[in-house]
Amino acid sequence: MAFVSLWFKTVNSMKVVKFGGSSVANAEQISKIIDIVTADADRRIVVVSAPGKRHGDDAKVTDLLIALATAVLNGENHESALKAVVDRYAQIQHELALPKSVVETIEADLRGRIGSRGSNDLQFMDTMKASGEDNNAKLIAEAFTKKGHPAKYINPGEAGMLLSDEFGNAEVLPESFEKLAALKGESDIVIFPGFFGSTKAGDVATFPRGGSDITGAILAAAVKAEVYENFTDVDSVYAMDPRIVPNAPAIDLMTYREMRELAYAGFGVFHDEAIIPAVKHEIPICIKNTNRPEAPGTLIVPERKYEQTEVAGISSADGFCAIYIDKYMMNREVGFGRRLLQILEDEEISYEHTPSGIDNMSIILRSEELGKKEKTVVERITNELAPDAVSVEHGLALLMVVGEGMHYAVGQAAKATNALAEHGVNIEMINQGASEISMMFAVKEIDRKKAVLALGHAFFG
Ligand SMILES: Nc1ncnc2c1ncn2[C@@H]1O[C@H](COP(=O)(O)OP(=O)(O)O)[C@@H](O)[C@H]1O
Ligand SMILES: N[C@@H](CC(=O)OP(=O)(O)O)C(=O)O
Repeated sequence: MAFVSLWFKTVNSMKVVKFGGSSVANAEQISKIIDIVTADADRRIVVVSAPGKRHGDDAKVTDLLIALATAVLNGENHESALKAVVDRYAQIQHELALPKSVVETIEADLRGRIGSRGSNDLQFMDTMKASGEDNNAKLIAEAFTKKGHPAKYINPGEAGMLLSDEFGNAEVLPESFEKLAALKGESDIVIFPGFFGSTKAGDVATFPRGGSDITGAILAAAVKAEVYENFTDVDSVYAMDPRIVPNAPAIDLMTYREMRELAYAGFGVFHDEAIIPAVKHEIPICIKNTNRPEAPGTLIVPERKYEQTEVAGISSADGFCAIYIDKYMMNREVGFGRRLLQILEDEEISYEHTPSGIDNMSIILRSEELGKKEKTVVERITNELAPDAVSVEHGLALLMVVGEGMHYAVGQAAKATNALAEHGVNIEMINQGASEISMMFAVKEIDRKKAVLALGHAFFG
């Protein structure tokens, strides 16, 4: 524990706390977050998501807003889609006994956003999506104040959360951090909506989906918080997705890079891009459960002690494809790889991995990245690189075995491949070595869960 407390050396005693959609999905959950925040005087800055799912087959408000915006963009009658959003807030308002005007204001806000739609559809979509967090933050600030805990809603754009104008996929601009540091001076509890900010031109822009985690990390870095507490609906980060492996071991302590690799390839519990602001300012991150705040959670820190060959977690994600290119004597053709990747750059396609051999090279990418450009890419590879064969395989899943101890990996790959073979999983591709701390396997999507269970059994027993 001495090592853990090292990372809690107090810069200033301020904690940034983020509550995900499941933690603010209804009045009961919002009451819990008020108790959690007010139980610790250091919890001064509170980032909230839009109301999430109340049960398994419920809809997230963000998805209801996307449906609403889509109806508007398609010129369809959007009244029932608008009602579905307003009703979610109305139920919360009613159960928290807040004034009815709260809901009227939200409905007026939504109609105002629809009415002021401009010519850029992506920007309109972001304005609508952002309203989920924005209206919830206003409602939650009222709920805190009503319970006797003065709280102040802060508008991200006005506070200096400046983002790039990549709508739906924005990134924070560096000057934001200095501006947002002023939040330290607020005397009331700050309620800050997650997921969006403002472009330099003053337009609303959102981070990628799940981006409220990113907002929290940026604020924690800006105010140099003692810790960034991220409250969700599980006690900790588990070594494998608990929906696949219900008895997966909990991870008490992990490093930033372990979390980033695992989050990037399937650990939906924390956004991979939320690690970066924390890394730069060495802010420890603690993942905790709103429904069991007394549980210690998972602490994510710059470094940790680890055993050789120790694996922290195994993540997996569907939705990948591979482009295979064969060309005899490829190894002697100077510039082949550059020309291949240039084709992807020209077509604005980002890729994940490029395992290669003497006479072949493959590119692994998300199927949605390739999308409708597949035909063009294959034609260009055929015409410009004159390969012996080029083919695309869809329906792949990636598995990542991640751990700081992986660079003592002698035997680790064999352990993994044996486990997969024993469970009848065919490995489509292996990539080991590019990252010191991970091993990647591509398998068919239908084998993904079986593969996670097989690897989990091999590495965790
Ligand atoms: N390795 C993992 N450890 C814990 N939870 C995980 C993991 N992988 C996926 N999850 C899922 O992430 C969920 C929490 O993330 P999310 O739904 O985004 O929550 P929030 O509503 O708090 O934003 C959990 O309920 C769990 O099903
Ligand atoms: N509400 C947004 C942003 C977000 O971070 O949500 P959550 O905390 O529920 O993952 C989304 O659904 O993408």
